[in-house]
Amino acid sequence: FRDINGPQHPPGPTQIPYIGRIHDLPIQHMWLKFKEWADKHGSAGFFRTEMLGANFIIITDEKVAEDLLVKRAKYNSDRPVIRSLFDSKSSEGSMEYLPLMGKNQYWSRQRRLTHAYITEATNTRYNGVMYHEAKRWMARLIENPDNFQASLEDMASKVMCQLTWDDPSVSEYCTKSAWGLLTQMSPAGPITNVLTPLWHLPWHLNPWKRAERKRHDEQQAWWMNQLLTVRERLGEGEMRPCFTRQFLEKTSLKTSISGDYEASSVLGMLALVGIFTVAGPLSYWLVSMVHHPEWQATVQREIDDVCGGRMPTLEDSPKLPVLRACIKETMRWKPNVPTGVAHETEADDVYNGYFIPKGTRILPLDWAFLRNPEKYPDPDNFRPERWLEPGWPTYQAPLTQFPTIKGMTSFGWGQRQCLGMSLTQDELLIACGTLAWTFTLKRKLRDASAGPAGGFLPVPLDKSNSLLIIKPDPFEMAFEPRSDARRADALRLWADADAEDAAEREAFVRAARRGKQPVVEQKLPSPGVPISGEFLFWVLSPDGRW
Ligand code: HEM
Repeated sequence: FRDINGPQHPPGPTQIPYIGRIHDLPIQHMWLKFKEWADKHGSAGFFRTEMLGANFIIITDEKVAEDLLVKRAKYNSDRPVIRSLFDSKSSEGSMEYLPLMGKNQYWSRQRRLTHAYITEATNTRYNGVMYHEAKRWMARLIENPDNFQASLEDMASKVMCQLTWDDPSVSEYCTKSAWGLLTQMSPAGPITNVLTPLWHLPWHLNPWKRAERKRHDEQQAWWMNQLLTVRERLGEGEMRPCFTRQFLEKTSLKTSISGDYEASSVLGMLALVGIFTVAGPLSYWLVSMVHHPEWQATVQREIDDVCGGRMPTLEDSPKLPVLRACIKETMRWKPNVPTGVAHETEADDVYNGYFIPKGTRILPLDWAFLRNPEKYPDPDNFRPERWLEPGWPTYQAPLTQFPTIKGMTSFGWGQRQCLGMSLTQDELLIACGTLAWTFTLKRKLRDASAGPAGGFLPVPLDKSNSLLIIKPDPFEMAFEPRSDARRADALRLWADADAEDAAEREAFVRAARRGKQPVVEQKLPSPGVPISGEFLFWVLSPDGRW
């Protein structure tokens, strides 16, 4: 007891040998308990706890995060093992999940590739994919408003599936696949992520490992199939621009990506990672607007003034500070990765006189950063004016540029900072702007025949799941088109976009068949041909898979 609670350790709740504090850390809404401990023990901007032998530093002050995760990024940018995934850190060469990888060669080359692709897609305005999907979403909301949670996620998924494989038709499967991985990697997922020794039970007594084997293999096979499909279509000249085409045509020979297995994984992961991350703030946008009709009206007025009746676009962004402020305030008020994503230290360290051993997990607690009353006065309330009016600590001019969500603490720190900030910013601006252009978001009548006298269904503020990336629990609300004309406009815009897209795809294929598109030479060896030691490892992996 004396040793593990001694003064050389950072402050924190009293630790019980080996168990640490696992007994009173709830799996559900864990960030609230961390915040409670922070208020008690975190005056230094961080505190320490233990769980089944694993050491944790929970950071609650941005300055400490800057010191530990940015200034000392050189040895604080590894990731902890996620017990319920096979080789989550890729230390044995699995090369599968970039955001979870340790700080190794696979991480560094995949991060470089992902960064280059997202930047290029941002510069080419995503080839209009986001506008296309926003229009589809509006039409779906008009036709089936009650299915809004599914269609919202599907919109985010379709954007990523188009960007990655030019194929929006696989979006539902992709979302399912993303959900499987998200659940598997979250502390609130399988019990083996918390009671880690259970993971080591023999195979026939271990339902968790068997289930994960199945999930993993299906996902990998699907990613591989996506890559092979693109290659086949590319060979026939029928493939429009997308990340996978870009890889097969331009990158494959120049990069150190080892071959099909790694390529299919880095591209598949890229598609997955952009679904729930974007869908989270978008769901909370609905909650914010329903609860703050005065801000919704201000956003709508701003869009009407700037766009004069048409849908907002990214070019309008400098003139839409209220829209940007409401998006940013939504992400502050309801952060969708409230615990932050853990880094792991690679060396012993001493910080402010406290010893931090190698292998410590550092959790930048976003919930605490975003509820710091000095930086964010009245932190528990939705106050977009904090970004718009001089006098608030977070106000920044010029309003043509600020507020911007880029650089928010929610996107993490240092060498592991999120690669999707621009994409998120653009997608949220288009989706939230288009929503405000099309609908007024409202509470739903409890009983349509009784009218307002019958009351309204609640839109809860604090009900969510507790996965690493959270989303609100299912609720009901109403999407009221702003006028009949606007409703008709939105449906027509989608019908036109859909017809144009179909015609474009057909013309592309016809041109290819007539030989107008160059048949692109295949630059990667065909699947199954070992191209490196790592690839060989996977062909012959002990599980006899890929
Ligand atoms: C609101 C939306 C998003 C939030 C809040 C978010 C948050 C995060 C966080 C907290 C991390 C870990 C940072 C760290 O370890 O310090 C991360 C990493 C990452 N994010 Fe995002 N993200 C979002 C959207 C996206 C999107 C849309 C993409 C791509 C399409 C993306 C791609 C990535 C990747 C590839 C990493 C791994 C970086 C690495 O480990 O080196 N993110 N994100």
